[in-house]
Amino acid sequence: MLEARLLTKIYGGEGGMPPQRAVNGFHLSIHPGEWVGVMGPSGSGKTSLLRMLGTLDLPTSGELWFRGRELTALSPEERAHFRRCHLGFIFQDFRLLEALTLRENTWLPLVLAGEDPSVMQERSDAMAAALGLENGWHRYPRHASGGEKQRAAAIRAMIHRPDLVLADEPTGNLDSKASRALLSAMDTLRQEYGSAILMVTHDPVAASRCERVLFIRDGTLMTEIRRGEDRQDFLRRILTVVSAMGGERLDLEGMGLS
Ligand SMILES: Nc1ncnc2c1ncn2[C@@H]1O[C@H](COP(=O)(O)OP(=O)(O)OP(=O)(O)O)[C@@H](O)[C@H]1O
Repeated sequence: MLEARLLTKIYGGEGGMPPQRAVNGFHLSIHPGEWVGVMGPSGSGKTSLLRMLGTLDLPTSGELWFRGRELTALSPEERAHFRRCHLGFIFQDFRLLEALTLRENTWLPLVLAGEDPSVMQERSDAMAAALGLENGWHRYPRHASGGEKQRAAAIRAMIHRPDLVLADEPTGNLDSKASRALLSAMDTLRQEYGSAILMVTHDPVAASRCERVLFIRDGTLMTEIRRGEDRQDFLRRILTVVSAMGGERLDLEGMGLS
């Protein structure tokens, strides 16, 4: 469905600043309904990769294709239209509009698609109930907790049933119960509507929900591991790669693993 070919992002290089090669010749194919995790130490290029896959940033070189269409050849307006129709984003910093309540914020993709208001309300209320968001639902972002805002941002990313959800640390502001609820909601969307998910995460437990996890370092794919039948075994293998790559402090006790 989405294919990245030799995707490279180099920042800077002007005014005597040394160029920073954040992503280096990345190849990746994402299939419909697939759940892919991306892990790697801080500064390894995860967000840069996600932003290019989401057409928010153009690569310095390389190509991005979606169902036979070259996204890297589109105009900024065409890319924006593509994003609205096919993608959903969950950012670390929520990006909610302050003038709207959490509930109203989640309607935006459907407003842009010209959807009927009753569909918006029905869908968003059902998703809020699934994520335990009834309490904060009518608050404005400035009066909501980080976890409430994160859940609203996730509903907004998924409400239009996009082909691909790009999520940057979607569970970063949530406790373990809310994390599980959000990951389950993402899984439901994936299974019911065939949406694929690409999720950047530092959390090995969240990563173990994925079908495969890519490990990146210095902008390069180091290794990829796939989930088999046994999720605990997958989690153990993720932990082994994370500790072998270094750069992460693992709170094994907090994960209930020691
Ligand atoms: N807009 C930018 N301008 C210049 N350098 C940048 C920019 N964005 C990222 N970088 C640099 O590119 C490298 C990769 O950054 P990126 O944010 O993609 O990594 P990351 O793996 O997502 O990190 P983290 O886990 O800390 O969010 C880093 O060295 C970072 O400083």
